[in-house]
Amino acid sequence: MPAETTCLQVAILGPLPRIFSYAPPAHTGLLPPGIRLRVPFGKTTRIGILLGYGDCPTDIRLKPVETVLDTQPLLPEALQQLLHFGAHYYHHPLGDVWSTALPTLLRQGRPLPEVAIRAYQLARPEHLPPRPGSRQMALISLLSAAKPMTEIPTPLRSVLQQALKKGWVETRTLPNPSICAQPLPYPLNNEQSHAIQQLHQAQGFSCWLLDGVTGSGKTEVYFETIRPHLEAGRQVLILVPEIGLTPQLLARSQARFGRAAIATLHSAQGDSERLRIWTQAATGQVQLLIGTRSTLFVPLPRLACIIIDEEHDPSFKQHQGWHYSARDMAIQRARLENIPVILGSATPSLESLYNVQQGRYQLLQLRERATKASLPGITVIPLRRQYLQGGLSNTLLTACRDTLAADNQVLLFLNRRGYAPAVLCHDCGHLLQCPRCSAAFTWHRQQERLRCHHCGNETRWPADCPECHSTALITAGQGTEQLEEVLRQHFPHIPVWRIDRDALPGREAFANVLEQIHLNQAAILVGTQMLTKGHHFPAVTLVGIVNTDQGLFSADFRAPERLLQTVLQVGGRAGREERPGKVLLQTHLPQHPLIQKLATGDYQEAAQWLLQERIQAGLPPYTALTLLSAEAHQRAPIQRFLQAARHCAPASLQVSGPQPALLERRAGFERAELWIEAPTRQEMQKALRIWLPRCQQLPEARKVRWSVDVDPQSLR
Ligand SMILES: Nc1ncnc2c1ncn2[C@@H]1O[C@H](COP(=O)(O)OP(=O)(O)OP(=O)(O)O)[C@@H](O)[C@H]1O
Ligand SMILES: [Zn+2]
Repeated sequence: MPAETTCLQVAILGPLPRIFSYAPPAHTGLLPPGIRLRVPFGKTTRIGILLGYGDCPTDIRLKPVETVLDTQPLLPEALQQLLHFGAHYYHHPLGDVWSTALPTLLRQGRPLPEVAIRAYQLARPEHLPPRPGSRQMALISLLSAAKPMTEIPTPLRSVLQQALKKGWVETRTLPNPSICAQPLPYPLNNEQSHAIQQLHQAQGFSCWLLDGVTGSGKTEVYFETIRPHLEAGRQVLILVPEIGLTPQLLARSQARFGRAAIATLHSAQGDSERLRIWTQAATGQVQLLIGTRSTLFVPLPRLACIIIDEEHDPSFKQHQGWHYSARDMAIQRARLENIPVILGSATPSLESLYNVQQGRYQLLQLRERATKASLPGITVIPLRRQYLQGGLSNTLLTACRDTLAADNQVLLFLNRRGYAPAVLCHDCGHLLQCPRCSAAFTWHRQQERLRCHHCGNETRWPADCPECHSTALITAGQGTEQLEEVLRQHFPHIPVWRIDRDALPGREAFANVLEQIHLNQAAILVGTQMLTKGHHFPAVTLVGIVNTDQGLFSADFRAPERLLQTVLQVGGRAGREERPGKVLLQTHLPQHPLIQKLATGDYQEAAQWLLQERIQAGLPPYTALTLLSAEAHQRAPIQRFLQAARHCAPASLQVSGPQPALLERRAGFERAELWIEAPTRQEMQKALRIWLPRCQQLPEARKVRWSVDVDPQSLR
């Protein structure tokens, strides 16, 4: 097609629902898809991604592209395809998908940084200065050593700059460092060897579920599986659900594979650092990349394998903007790159277990702890009529005392930050609620603030009850802050470490506390889910689940699955080395079937039971689910939009609602949703593709903010 009749198709970075056309800039040849362009947009300019060429509408004069920002596509073909798939599957604007996938600075139009490894060496002797000064002499003697040097001490940097200009020092680009593995510190056991053997045979795309009990040495299986890839100069990507886990895995990886060529990527890093690591990965300098969710979109030209650790974790699903599942997208990436992907967990998601049953994933099991330690026994403490202090029964307190007396550590799990989750009036029962949300205020005593955990709104403790003006305001229930206080009173000579986002806001603070814990002296760890994941605490022998019942009454159908996973994961921190561990579950409902399943500690059996329940209720993974959510300041426009949307839904979808969201009001917005079910994901996709454009056309759609969540992971 002659160039005059073609136009450029551009996805503007950001949540714009359509693709835009521009005239090609003058004097450029054929531009490759995947490069960034700066384009005029309204009164300003925006950055967009070139998707390809299209036919130019002859009646419209298209604006020309302002600047071409790249010569090469930012992402390789397979990753571009992955983003297209992600936009298509989750019904989200492609420009926003690209925007999520790119590092901030690239999104803002910055050029790719120079990351080649430079080394300095002396030029031939005849180029050296005839009468070098003292600092020049120092540089000459430093560089006279045989090897080119990459690091020049700061005092000599200015001389170096001069020398480079004058030409008596030259630069050289060094080849990328490569990985050299340390030998294994211990022999692998049979289950580990078997798993590794199978994984080494994997060729092309295949999906593996490594289902190994807590402490079974899954990390060692990952390492042995990827070792040959790394030694051959190929790349591996490991995704973890939370940034708290990256330093730990980084340290273990470095101990095994050395410091060169390993990097982590997570949201706590600055933009420049992130871009540098991104570029190093894209140029092959980083061979082992460990990161959270969006690390999935980093280009890795020699990618050999993807690992998703703690695959059951809901944090792999993004809850804002583009609602993608990094786990599911990782599987898609592996398919596009034709490589194996390993999902690891001690408590695999019901979806993954179902996919094993369907023959889509291959199962590898590790049933025993690698250290030969036995799994901790689980004992239920019925709370009815028991005297409680700060939510702790005498039985649990006594167990704590015994554990500490034996110089071991105790871990108490309570998934509630703050001092108390509610404040109410003792006279009239009025509950202090966030005015912007349908939720109670949490009392944070240290900061002396009532805080809403949903919108961040905060206020002081009021002088009296806003309803009846009584001054008898009291707290109800316990949070970690209160638990910490009660424990300090009970055990004044023992360190109590509170581990939650309030006590340890930064990554560094968390790392410092972890260091203290690893001194392995008698101590109590009190924490939220920050404590549950993947940590190895050798001295913890007692785990107490303070409020098990919290997870039994949620309206979210996944709550039982999450409870089961959380309890077994937290419990799995107990007795991981020589000293045997135990888990105590406090509950008011010892007869509840889920509590009984929990008490057996058998995840597989409990998970199969939950899967049966899902079949009977017609819920995922046996059906496909999508949520269409809408919010607005008033209820009426939401109702009108959702009713109208429901009205135009294809018959193949089963639509229920509108119903209020789990949190009916958040940050001043009323919220409601439609539940959309279809027998399979394929049928869901087919129907959504017909239906969502219709919803977009509805006049009611313009009066609300609405979004689609395909395969929702949690109701909120
Ligand atoms: N073959 C082995 N022999 C002895 N010790 C081992 C062996 N394999 C792993 N270990 C040790 O067992 C402990 C637990 O291993 P690892 O952390 O890999 O388990 P995991 O399965 O990832 O646990 P979790 O799911 O609970 O995080 C570690 O201290 C590890 O060094
Ligand atoms: Zn609020």
